[in-house]
Amino acid sequence: MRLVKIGIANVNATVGAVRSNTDRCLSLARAMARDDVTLAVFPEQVIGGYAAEDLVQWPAFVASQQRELRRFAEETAQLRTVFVIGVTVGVGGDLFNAGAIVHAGRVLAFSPKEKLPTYNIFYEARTFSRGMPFMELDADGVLCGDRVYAFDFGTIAVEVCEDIWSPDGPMRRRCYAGAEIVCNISASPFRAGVTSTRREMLATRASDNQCTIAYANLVGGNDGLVFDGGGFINQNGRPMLEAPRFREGFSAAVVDLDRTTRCRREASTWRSDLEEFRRASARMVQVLRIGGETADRARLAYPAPPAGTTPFLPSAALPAISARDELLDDFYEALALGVADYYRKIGAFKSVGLALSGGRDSLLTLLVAWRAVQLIHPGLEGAALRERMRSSLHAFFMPSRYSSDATHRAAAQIADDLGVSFAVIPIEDAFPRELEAAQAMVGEGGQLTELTKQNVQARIRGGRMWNWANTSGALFLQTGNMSEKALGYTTVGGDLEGAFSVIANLPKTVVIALLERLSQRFRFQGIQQTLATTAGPELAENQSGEAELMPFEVLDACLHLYGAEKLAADEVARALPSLFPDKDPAALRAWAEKFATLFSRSIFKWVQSPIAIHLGSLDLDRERALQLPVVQRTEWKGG
Ligand SMILES: Nc1ncnc2c1ncn2[C@@H]1O[C@H](COP(=O)(O)OP(=O)(O)OC[C@H]2O[C@@H]([n+]3cccc(C(=O)O)c3)[C@H](O)[C@@H]2O)[C@@H](O)[C@H]1O
Ligand SMILES: Nc1ncnc2c1ncn2[C@@H]1O[C@H](COP(=O)(O)OP(=O)(O)OP(=O)(O)O)[C@@H](O)[C@H]1O
Ligand SMILES: NC(=O)CC[C@H](N)C(=O)O
Repeated sequence: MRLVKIGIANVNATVGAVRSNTDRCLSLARAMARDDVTLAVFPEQVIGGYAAEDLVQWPAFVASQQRELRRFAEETAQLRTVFVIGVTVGVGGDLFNAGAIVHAGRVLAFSPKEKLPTYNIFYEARTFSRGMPFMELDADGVLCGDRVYAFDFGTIAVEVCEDIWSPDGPMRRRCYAGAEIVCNISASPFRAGVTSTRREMLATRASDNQCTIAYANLVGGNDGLVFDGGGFINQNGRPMLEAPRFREGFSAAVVDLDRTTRCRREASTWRSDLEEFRRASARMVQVLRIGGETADRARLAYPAPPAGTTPFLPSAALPAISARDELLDDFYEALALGVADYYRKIGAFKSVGLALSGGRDSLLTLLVAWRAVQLIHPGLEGAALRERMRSSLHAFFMPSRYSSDATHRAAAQIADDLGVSFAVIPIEDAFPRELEAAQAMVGEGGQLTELTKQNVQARIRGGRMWNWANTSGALFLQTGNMSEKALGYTTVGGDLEGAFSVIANLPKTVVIALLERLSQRFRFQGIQQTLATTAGPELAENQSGEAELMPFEVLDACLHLYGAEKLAADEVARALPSLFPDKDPAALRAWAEKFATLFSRSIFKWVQSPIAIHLGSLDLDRERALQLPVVQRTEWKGG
């Protein structure tokens, strides 16, 4: 039996906050050492923050990370735990995204990332160089390259995030060279379904390579990315630990490393693959032997099966929550953390505010902000929290002649349910004035269009919100959803305004499902009242979003098929009847055409929308996610 305690650290790092990021790591390092952790794994780029993007092109930023790494080593010199921690390393003309191995006050080596994600929201190949198999560089006297490291407790390999997302990453050759524990340091943003993908992928890698994998993820928001933290320890396919997500801290589990060795000996397929590798490969990764004593392992206890399970049977308990509710709760937590960290990390705001219409989008944005304020003030409860809420979160209802009593009542009710400040600021005085001014500009020969008359109202609201935020030092939240953004069903200079978009990557059907889930969780009357209203802009008489666009379920199906699956308009029209067998195929065809036309015409709006929280593999963020030209023709579309 060879017991080893592995710690997974989740750190909420901020890009550029090298000193405070390192301080956070140090406090967790000390806590893990006190807990007898043998090997502690921190996230990717935790010292400099992720994603630093072009900031790594500032030599001083890279140098400061190395300085902080040395400080980390010095301040942990008396601890016997081995630490693996993410940092940028510059060697000549190369910059590497690396894992540093630190023990007993020394930086022992850097292990550079080999697979640089450059897709979807990742742009690493733009700034970083790839680590190469068998590479050995000298980073100011420290090895930077491809090795495995033998300590007194066992042999480890270090890789960085995307390295594990390929079956052809560095893990295989390193395990063949003797690595028993593969430490994967990650900065993996939250998106729908990612937890089970990570869990299954890790189990596959750990069994394919007959190794123990320790995976630690970054936590917290930076710009629109929200890292959900958590992590896994998986021993040769057997789950040993799943760390809680959306919180900073550490989790640890004991593994018997002799079991990893024994499993290898038993796995004749793994051994015959190894034989083949030895025959075919000219080189094996070198083992670097590290002297010195690591943490005392005498007190470690043999790992028991998880509570409620036996070595032979899983738990008898039913899942506490359905997969759908779990995902909706994750969306809510990710959105709230995204808003809270944007607020905290920018550090310039005194409060948060939004234009609340009594409709679904601004209601959900308000509910997210309400949770974010709780995260920003974690110590407060009861009356103290309510008091803080009222001074921290401001909702403005700005009715025009088209606003209904139902939306007014719903807005007032939810503000009261949540205890946030609520002000009614009618726009009826400004509306005729602005119409008159616009008419004067158009001149006597022209007539303002009906759409312009609508948009005037939205623009009065947008301008007022900025004026309020400007004086109050407030974070002005934009409330638009993804489906309406996709089709440009939003007013430039109006409801598209805001400093930070909360739900801009959440389709409307998900907005509604999440509100239903939050209603079930919190039982606020205001949610039910809003859900009972017709979804629509109230910029003209009896407006309905679905009537003006198409049914939301069809809109979101088009968004998926066209935006995510990249089908052409005619292909979307061919696919839709499978999803909606009860709807008229001619109507579906017309909606598919309408969707495709409005989608490509709306990209000019996306580019001027605020930074938005990313939640899925399809995000309408032209800068970071779906990079589409604003100027484009659709002659390729098919018919
Ligand atoms: N490619 C392009 N590059 C640069 N500018 C471009 C452009 N295409 C149009 N434009 C210009 O953009 C302007 C039109 O855009 P914009 O002023 O926003 O107005 P527009 O898109 O015409 O109308 C906004 C729509 O959003 C709806 N809305 C508004 C507010 C809230 C909600 C809701 O969901 O509750 C819905 C509203 O009912 C209306 O249907 C025009 O000046 C046009 O010339
Ligand atoms: N009467 C109003 N008072 C304050 N803000 C408003 C008002 N009407 C619209 N807005 C702002 O404009 C945004 C756009 O309106 P929109 O109709 O798209 O969203 P919603 O009303 O929140 O949701 P839904 O579309 O489900 O009714 C709102 O989210 C809100 O921020
Ligand atoms: N930082 C990274 O390498 C992230 C990429 C990876 N596929 C993930 O999301 O987990």
